[in-house]
Amino acid sequence: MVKFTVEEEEKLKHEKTIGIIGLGDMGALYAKRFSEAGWKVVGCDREDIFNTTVDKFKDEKFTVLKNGHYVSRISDYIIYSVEAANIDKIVSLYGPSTKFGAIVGGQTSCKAPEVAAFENTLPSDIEIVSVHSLHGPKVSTTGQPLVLIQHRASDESFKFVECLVSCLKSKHVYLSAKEHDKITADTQAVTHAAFLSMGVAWKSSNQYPWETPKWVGGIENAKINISLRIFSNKWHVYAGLSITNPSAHDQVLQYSKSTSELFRLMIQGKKSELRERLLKAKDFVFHHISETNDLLLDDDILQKYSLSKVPPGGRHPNSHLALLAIVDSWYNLGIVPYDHIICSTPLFRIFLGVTEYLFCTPELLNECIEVAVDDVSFREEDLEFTIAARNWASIITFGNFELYKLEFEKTQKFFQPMFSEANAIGNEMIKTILERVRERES
Ligand SMILES: NC(=O)C1=CN([C@@H]2O[C@H](COP(=O)(O)OP(=O)(O)OC[C@H]3O[C@@H](n4cnc5c(N)ncnc54)[C@H](OP(=O)(O)O)[C@@H]3O)[C@@H](O)[C@H]2O)C=CC1
Ligand SMILES: O=C(O)C(=O)Cc1ccc(O)cc1
Repeated sequence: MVKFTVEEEEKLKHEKTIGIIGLGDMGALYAKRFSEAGWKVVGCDREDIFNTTVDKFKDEKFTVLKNGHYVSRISDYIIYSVEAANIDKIVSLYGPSTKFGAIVGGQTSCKAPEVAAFENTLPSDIEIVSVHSLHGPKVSTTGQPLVLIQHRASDESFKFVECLVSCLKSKHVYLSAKEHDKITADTQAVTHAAFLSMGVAWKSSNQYPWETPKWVGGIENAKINISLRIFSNKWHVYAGLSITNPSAHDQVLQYSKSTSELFRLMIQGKKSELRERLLKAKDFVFHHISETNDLLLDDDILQKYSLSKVPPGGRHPNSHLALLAIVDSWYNLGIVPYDHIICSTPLFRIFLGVTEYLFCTPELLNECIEVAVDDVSFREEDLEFTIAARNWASIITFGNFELYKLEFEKTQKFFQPMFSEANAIGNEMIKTILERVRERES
């Protein structure tokens, strides 16, 4: 699509108003970046905290209005950046106040309910262009995937939205709502299910992994830092994107099934069956990667990102059930995760990177299979992991937001004291990994 000229863009900045409904982490990020780039931006959060919100953003270049009606009636492009579970309710509330001929979109992580809310509520003169930044609010937007969905809009309107979001310097990915939800079920929902289950397993066996000499080395650092990163965030983001996405249900269920089946083979001592099953899955997922290939990640790169206060001892071989199960479930679902890299989040790339490292380093995979069957030192954690994975799958497929919140917050509380340190180290780790991805791509 031909872009606007500099003069045309300046004219748009002069004429158009951008509205953001929901000034939480992502809404505030967008409002700041758009207004800093010279766009006229208005936004709102919940009406009952209007004064606090005005105060919070008093030094910013955008204007805080009282509620979504005030935002909707004057904005040419409105982004709903609210909790996924409430999208329908909030769009029904403010949708009828949308300015005639405006464009509306949302930032929620699952597009089926968002688009349905727009279609059910907005008059037909309103166009729909949705967005989804595939990263958290604390990650630099530059180079990260930004999904753009031209759901019900002219090319000219889509070009305007694309021109607006170009100030984020993200990598634009063009998808339909359906394609988006299918891919993100894998790159987000299942990735989160794995790390959520690790956190619950550590809590259930009452241990902080950085205090235990069993979890030493780069792969273990990645597991710990990412699990804590997820638990340091808001539960509704993870609950919303998995519960509201039907494709995520099948995938999270398969992840739990793969976990249970592999664990059963381990405790039954069925080593050759386990090996055969894993090698079949490996051939399907990693067939294009030769052992001499430059792998995305390796243990040495991640070695230094440890939360441990004592100098690390030697690496302790691990059964890596969480990593074995993801490859097994990709195989069973017929998913090649590399096809999803266009829609990948930093966490997914790390998950894929450490899994690729495990499966494509033959001595490591072999050691892992040997340990899984012959060494019982990880049995307790593997049992807790299996139970946790099944529990998350039940909660998600039953669509139980309250239970999700309860489980999430119990574990969140357990890890709370370590969050600031884990986030600082996790940020450094993610920066290193993203630099490596960029190097590899170039
Ligand atoms: N965090 C992330 O990493 C990412 C999140 N997303 C998605 O973006 C959306 C927003 O997420 P995030 O910013 O993290 O979440 P936040 O909870 O930080 O932001 C949502 C905001 O919307 C406010 N809100 C609730 N009801 C209304 C209302 N009626 N009118 C105006 N504002 C309202 C909330 O207020 P209150 O809290 O008081 O209810 C809150 O401040 C979610 O759907 C999430 O899935 C997408 C990409 C990344
Ligand atoms: O990278 C991740 O998976 C995160 O945890 C951050 C995140 C959360 C929700 C999104 O819709 C996109 C990114």
